[in-house]
Amino acid sequence: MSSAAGPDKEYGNTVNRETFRTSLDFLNLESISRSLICQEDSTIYCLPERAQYGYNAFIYEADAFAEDGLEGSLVEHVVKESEMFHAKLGRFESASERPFFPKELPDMFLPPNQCVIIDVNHKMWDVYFQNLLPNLVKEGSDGFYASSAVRDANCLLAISKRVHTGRFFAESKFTANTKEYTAAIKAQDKEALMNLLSYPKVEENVKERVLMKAKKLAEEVAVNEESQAAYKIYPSLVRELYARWVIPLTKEVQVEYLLRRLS
Ligand SMILES: O=C(O)C(=O)C[C@]1(C(=O)O)C=C[C@@H](O)C=C1
Repeated sequence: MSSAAGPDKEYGNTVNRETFRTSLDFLNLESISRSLICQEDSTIYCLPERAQYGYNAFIYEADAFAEDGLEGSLVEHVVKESEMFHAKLGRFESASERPFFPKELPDMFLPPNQCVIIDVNHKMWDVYFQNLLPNLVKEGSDGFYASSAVRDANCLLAISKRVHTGRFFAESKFTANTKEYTAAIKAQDKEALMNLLSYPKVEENVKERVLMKAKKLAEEVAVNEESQAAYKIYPSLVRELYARWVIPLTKEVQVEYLLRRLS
């Protein structure tokens, strides 16, 4: 199952001169964690919304609308257009809000060029379309193209925001333990940074919490036998999504940010 060309790649891991600071940087780990728990709900709820519809391969075909002068797939179009609108509202001024298609946005809507921006959206795009979606939806088409494409865009946005919040965790951890982090950053020691910023017990709690939330949601939506079958795998899928992709990518954002923290 392919997802057409995918997001712009050149934007990832931009290194710039100064550190981009926002009020969130000065929040402590506890308040950033609370924000993460709120975001969990959007991540968990957007998935069954997409699962209502079939795979609908048509919405991922790169040249499906070429005759109408539209480049890329329907899904890409939905993401690009919504990013254009969100950019006008200033969404991408936050370091945890990364566009998938920055090249489509006028420069004036991108953050000033003096910040450390970490961006793993191109990886997230592949994870979503290659690993998650095929396990989430039924094969085949049901004709709900626009609905499916909009739900895809919602899922991408929710997961991307969660992962890029890692940048704020990293800043907070650095501030709380500047000496040790500075030594690892100066040595550009990725492994040491990864060890410093990882809390295995917290990760276990996150995985158990999302599993519980997803189980509860699955019970609530599975009203008949057919939907019970459809939602059976959903809780473990959510747990796996967090264990294999969401938490590791959140940590990758932290390491990449810290490596550039003193530049
Ligand atoms: O809670 C933190 O400290 C985070 O950085 C978030 C997070 C996560 O992605 O859930 C990532 C790394 C830690 O090992 C624990 C949890």
